[in-house]
Amino acid sequence: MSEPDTSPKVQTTIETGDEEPRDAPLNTKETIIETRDLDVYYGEEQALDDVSMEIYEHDVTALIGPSGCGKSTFLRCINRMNDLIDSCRVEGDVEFGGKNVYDDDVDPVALRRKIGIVFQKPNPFPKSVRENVGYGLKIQGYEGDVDERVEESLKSAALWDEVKDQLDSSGLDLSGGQQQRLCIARAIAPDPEVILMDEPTSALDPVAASKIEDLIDDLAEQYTVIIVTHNMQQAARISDRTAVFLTGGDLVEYDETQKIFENPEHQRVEDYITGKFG
Ligand SMILES: Nc1ncnc2c1ncn2[C@@H]1O[C@H](COP(=O)(O)OP(=O)(O)OP(=O)(O)O)[C@@H](O)[C@H]1O
Repeated sequence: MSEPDTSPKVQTTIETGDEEPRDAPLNTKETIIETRDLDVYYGEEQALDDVSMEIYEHDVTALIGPSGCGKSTFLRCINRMNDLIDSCRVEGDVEFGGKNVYDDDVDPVALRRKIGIVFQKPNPFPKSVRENVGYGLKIQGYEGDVDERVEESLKSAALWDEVKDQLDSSGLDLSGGQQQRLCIARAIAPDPEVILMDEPTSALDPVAASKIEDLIDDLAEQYTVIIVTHNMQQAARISDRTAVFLTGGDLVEYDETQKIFENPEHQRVEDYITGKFG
């Protein structure tokens, strides 16, 4: 696997029409998450094999690879969502801000406020728009003004203008794309540092998906975004770095997105990207 290179920030455009490079040069970014020798098993089956990788603050990092190669497993290790799967066993380190998230003194619920997650299928609670965003804050005993935070979160999720007059209507009455942005607002509300996204646009129509892509670009100004996607054009359009996992839970290559898509080091990665398999 290659180390992140120190060349000046390059534009991450690959046949996408995206014309604006991100502001910060990649080589000035700090590590926010680091995995070391990460192995994950479900019972006897190994899903991730010795994955060591650094994720950088304010990057959009795309995880790509064929079905079953361990992308979602990797994502779920970062905020310990895998704790909820009985057969799952994690070995190795996952550091967030220099602290192993699997240490005994880490509270996974508090961790998930700092590292939020958005799933493939929008999953709002059967509650009002306002409660979808504010409910978690109330549970955690948020001391600020909940309504203000709800508004800020909905604005950050590019949903406020569409829902500001229906805050007390059910979140389930929104369109699929709006529901997904509502889930993003819910993840934003506790003021996370990282947002994990597991194929967040694959259940949406192209217009709704495109809105989420634009939003991800904006979110990276404030947060670090790690996204699993099956859509290679999407990875190319929206990410700064791309990690390619292949069969057996192997992280085969991880580099700046442009390098991965234009000049990968590994033949297997090139074959995957050019559609020869997967
Ligand atoms: N809850 C689970 N219980 C048992 N095995 C699981 C579980 N979740 C995933 N696995 C297995 O772990 C391996 C990696 O799965 P994972 O979902 O992480 O891959 P993926 O790359 O995200 O796949 P996809 O692109 O299809 O979503 C697969 O072999 C899968 O069958």
